[in-house]
Amino acid sequence: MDAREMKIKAAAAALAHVEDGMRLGIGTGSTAEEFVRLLAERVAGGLSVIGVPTSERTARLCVELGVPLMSLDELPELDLTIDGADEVDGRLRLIKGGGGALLREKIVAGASSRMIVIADESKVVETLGAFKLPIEVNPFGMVATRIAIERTASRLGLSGAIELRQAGAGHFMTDGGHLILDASFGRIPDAEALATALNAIPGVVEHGLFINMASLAIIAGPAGARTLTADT
Ligand SMILES: O=C(CO)[C@H](O)[C@H](O)COP(=O)(O)O
Repeated sequence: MDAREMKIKAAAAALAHVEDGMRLGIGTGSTAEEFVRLLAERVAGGLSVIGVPTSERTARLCVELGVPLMSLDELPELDLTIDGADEVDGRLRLIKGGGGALLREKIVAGASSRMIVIADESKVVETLGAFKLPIEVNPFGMVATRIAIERTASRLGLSGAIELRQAGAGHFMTDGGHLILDASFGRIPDAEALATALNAIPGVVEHGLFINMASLAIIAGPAGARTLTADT
C-alpha cells in the first residue's frame, strides 16, 4: 500500500463518523483532501452536511467538488472536525502547520465538539519534535519575535534553528497574512510548557502544538487502519 492509499484508508475510516446533518470542520493538507474527495462522493449521493474549511485551499477543493460550505462566523459551533497532522503522539498531542494553516485549523478545531485526526503510520511518534514546529507570527517585528522565541525556548532547555518559511521567491504567507517560523527544537519533552510559553510571546499569533484537542486519531498502515485515543 503506498502513501496515498494509506491516506485514503484513514480518510475513509473517518467518514464513518460523519452523520447526516452534521456541521463539519474540514482540515487542510493532502490527507484532509482525500477526506474531502470521499465526502464529496457521499454528498453527491445525498448526504447533507455543511463544511467549514480551515484554509482557502480546502475551500477551493470543496467548492470544486460540490461540498456545501459556510464560514465559521455563519456556523460558529461545529459537531466534528476532521484534519491531518504532521506528528501525533500517544496522548494525541499533535504538531500541525506543515501546510501553513495552523491558525484556522486550531480555531476550527476549538469550535468543534470533537476532532478526529487522520494520518498514516509515519506521523506517529513517541515524543513530538522531529518535525519542525511551525509558529505563526505577525510580520511586524518578526525578528524581535524570533529572538523572544529563542530565549523562551532556551529557558525550557530547547535550542535549534528557527527559519522563516519560504515559498517560491519570497516568504510563505498564511491565509491570515502572517509569516511562519519553523523551529527545529528537536525532541520536545514538555509540550504543554512550550505551548504555554509560546502563547505568552507578543507577536506569536499561534503555534502548531495542538494539545487536548483531538479525541481520536485514525492511523492507517499497510495492514489497515487503527485508532488511537488519548488513553490508549
Ligand atoms: O497541519 C496541516 C496543515 O497546516 C496538515 O494537516 C499537516 O501538514 C498534514 O498534512 P498532510 O496530510 O499533507 O501530511
